[in-house]
Formats: sequence, structure tokens, C-alpha cells
Amino acid sequence: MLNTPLISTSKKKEKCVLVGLISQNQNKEKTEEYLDELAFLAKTAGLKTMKVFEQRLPTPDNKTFVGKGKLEEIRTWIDINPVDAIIFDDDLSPSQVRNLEANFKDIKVLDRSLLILNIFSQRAKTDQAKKQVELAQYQYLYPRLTRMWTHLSKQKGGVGMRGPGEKELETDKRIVRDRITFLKKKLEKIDKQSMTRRKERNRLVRVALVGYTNVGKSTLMQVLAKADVFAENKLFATIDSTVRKLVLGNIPFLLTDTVGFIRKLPTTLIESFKSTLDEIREADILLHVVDISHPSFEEHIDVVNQTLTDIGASDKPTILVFNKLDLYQPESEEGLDDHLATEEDLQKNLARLKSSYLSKNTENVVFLSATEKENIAELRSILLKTLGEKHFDIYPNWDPKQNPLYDWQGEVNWEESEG
Ligand SMILES: Nc1nc2c(ncn2[C@@H]2O[C@H](COP(=O)(O)OP(=O)(O)OP(=O)(O)O)[C@@H](O)[C@H]2O)c(=O)[nH]1
Ligand SMILES: [Mg+2]
Repeated sequence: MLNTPLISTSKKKEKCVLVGLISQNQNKEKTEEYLDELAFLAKTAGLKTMKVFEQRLPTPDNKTFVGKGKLEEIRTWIDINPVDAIIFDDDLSPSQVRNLEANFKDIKVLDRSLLILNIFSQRAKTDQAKKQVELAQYQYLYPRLTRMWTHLSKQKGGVGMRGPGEKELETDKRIVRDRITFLKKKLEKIDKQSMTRRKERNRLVRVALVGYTNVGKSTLMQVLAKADVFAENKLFATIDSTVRKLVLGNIPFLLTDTVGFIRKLPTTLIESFKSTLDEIREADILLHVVDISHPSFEEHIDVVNQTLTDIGASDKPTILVFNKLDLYQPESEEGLDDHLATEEDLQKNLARLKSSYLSKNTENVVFLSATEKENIAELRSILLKTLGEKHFDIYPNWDPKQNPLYDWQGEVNWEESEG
């Protein structure tokens, strides 16, 4: 049933408008930034954003998310400039969806979660990732089943815009419930298999690259592992995690690239990606990658830390890797936009950032550029030290004198070994 994509993948680019609220706990600046991110998500899904609507409301309208006047304004605009979809930045309740669909009869009504789910389903490659996404989609759609029905009927055309009768809806619900049960069982089985595989790898120190989406995790993995990892300037380039075996200064370890995090990530998605996230949960060391050139990188760090806490992986030794240093424009001392920041400003800024982020778990902070291969050596030497300690935890009899770690100078043995 879900094989029909909600967003068509045909050549013709579909158009959309975006809607966001300026509310009690989200000021105008934040809302606009979220909407920029939503536009990027839409682009990733293959949609072109034609216009963005904002409304000031203390809380979303129960019935239609935005107020009556705003709804009319959007309607009028769309009548003149036809679009294929209208996307809301926050999750819509089943009844909001119903009301909005009644109002925008001829176009698709989506929210951020559904958009993210759609991107994930376009990008999932392995059997496990595909099943995980499908499960998340069904769990998301189940309480909104009328909507799915109307989506499907719209795509098939002809069936008309009325929702299904009670009987069809009941049948539909049962089919979806059965499918959820089936997928859960299948995933449990895959989960057991990958757990065995992970256990077999248990003798090696495990390092996971984590971070917000599009910060450069896969690019860094490429640089570190010289591996062919899919990286591109789109959100959620990586859905499946990739594992490489590497050797650094005589210490073998496993490096895992993982799916990026984002604000308002659908909870059903986090749940069904549990086993992929196990790679993070079971890691010994985290490389938390941050895009320092992004205006909201500090909020990104918070989102990632919160997600790590949610999945029970917040207490691991972490190296904070500030990436995209080549694009970083620090504020000048004066804080004036037209005053060009000097090298001194830059160094002061980095020193301040470093001291503010060092903590119990954040053992170290490094600034680098993965694409420019700048400061990679510093990351290596920092990682080497943490690796050494972890390796020693696993092999208490390990003699660093015979495997000299700390007399390392310059080039290290950092290469992909077979396996
Ligand atoms: N200028 C600059 N661009 C970078 C750097 N590192 C990565 N990029 C670019 O940032 C974009 C995203 O990189 P990815 O490696 O795909 O990011 P990711 O964190 O793996 O993203 P997801 O898998 O989507 O979560 C790509 O266009 C990279 O070329 C850097 O150091 N400098
Ligand atoms: Mg990636």
C-alpha cells in the first residue's frame, strides 16, 4: 500500500508552499530558521518551495493549525499560483489533517514528520532500513488513516475526495495493524542477526560518528577511512549505518557512520530505527560532528545531545569535532557585521568555544575541515589517545611499550585494513 510514494518521483518538479507559526515559545527568527530547514527538507524530497506563510498565534488552532483569515489568504494565493502540496512545520493532528484536506481539496497536505518519513523511504537501501521506514510510516499513518486513504485515492484519481465508508476504514485499519505486526516480527529477526554480528566484533574498540544531518559525518568518514561513503549536500544522505575497520597507531578499531539527527524527528522514526541506533548505543567512543559554519550550530549540538540522552547513549567519552572550519565566519570582537574578523578574532572565538564545551563526557574539542583536510592530524592524535585508553580497558594486559602509541610522530598508520 505504501509503495505509492506520497511525493511523485517523476522528472517534473512538484511545487509546494510552507506554513509555520510564530508562537509563545518560538519567536520570528526561530520560526524563519525552521522554515528554511523545512524548505531544505522539501528540496531533498524533490519539491520546490514557491512561498512561505507565517502566522502569529500563541498556540496552533485546534481545527486548522492556522487561523481562518490566514487560511483564506493561503487559499487565495494557491488559486492564482497552483501548487502540489502544502507543508506544515509542526505535526498535524488527525482532525487538523481532515479539516485542512477539506479546505485544500486538490493538493496534498503534509507535515514535517511525513516529509521526513518520505525522504527516509526514498533513501533507505538495505532491507532493514526499508522495513524500519515502512514500520514508521504505518505507525504514523495509523491514527490518520482517513488521510492516507484520501492520498491514495487522489493519486489513483477518480475515486473522489470523500473519505472511505466506515466498513472500508475498518478493513484498512486491520490491514495496517497486521502489517505493523508483521514488520515488527521481521525486524526483530534482523535485529537478532545483527546483534550476533555486533557481538562478534566486540573485541574491537568501536567509534561512532554522530551529529546533526548534513554536518559532514560521511565526508569525514571518507577522509578517515578513505572509504567510498555516500556524501552529498542534502539532508539524510545516510540512512543505513556503514562500518569500517581501521587501524590507528597499532590499534584496530571500528568506525561507524550513522544517520543524522534533526529537530522534531518523528518519534516513530526514532523508535523503529532503534537497531540502527544500537550502533551508537554500543559504541565506546563518539565523534560528535558539528557544522560550525551553520548559524544554529549550538542548537544543533543541543538537539543531538538530547537525542543521545533519549536513546540512552549520553554517557560515552565524546570528542566534539567542529567541521567546515573553512566556511566559518566568526563574529568580530566588535560584533559588527561589516568589521572583518581577523585571525586573532578567529583564534579567540575557537578558544572560547573549546572551553565552553569541555565537560565530563566531552573529553576533547577539535576544529577541522573535512573537505580541505585541515587539522585531520590533530583529530587523529586526540582519537589515538582515547582509543588507547579504551583498548586498554578491553585488553588490560596490553603492553603499550611493545605497541608504542605515544612516540607517534606525524604520519600514522591510518588505513583501511581488509575485513
Ligand atoms: N565547505 C565544507 N563542506 C563540507 C565539509 N565537510 C562536508 N562538507 C559538505 O557538506 C555536505 C554534507 O556532507 P555529508 O558528509 O553528506 O554530511 P552528513 O553529516 O553525512 O549528512 P547526513 O548523512 O545527511 O546526515 C556535503 O556537500 C559535503 O561536501 C567541510 O569541511 N567544508
Ligand atoms: Mg551521511
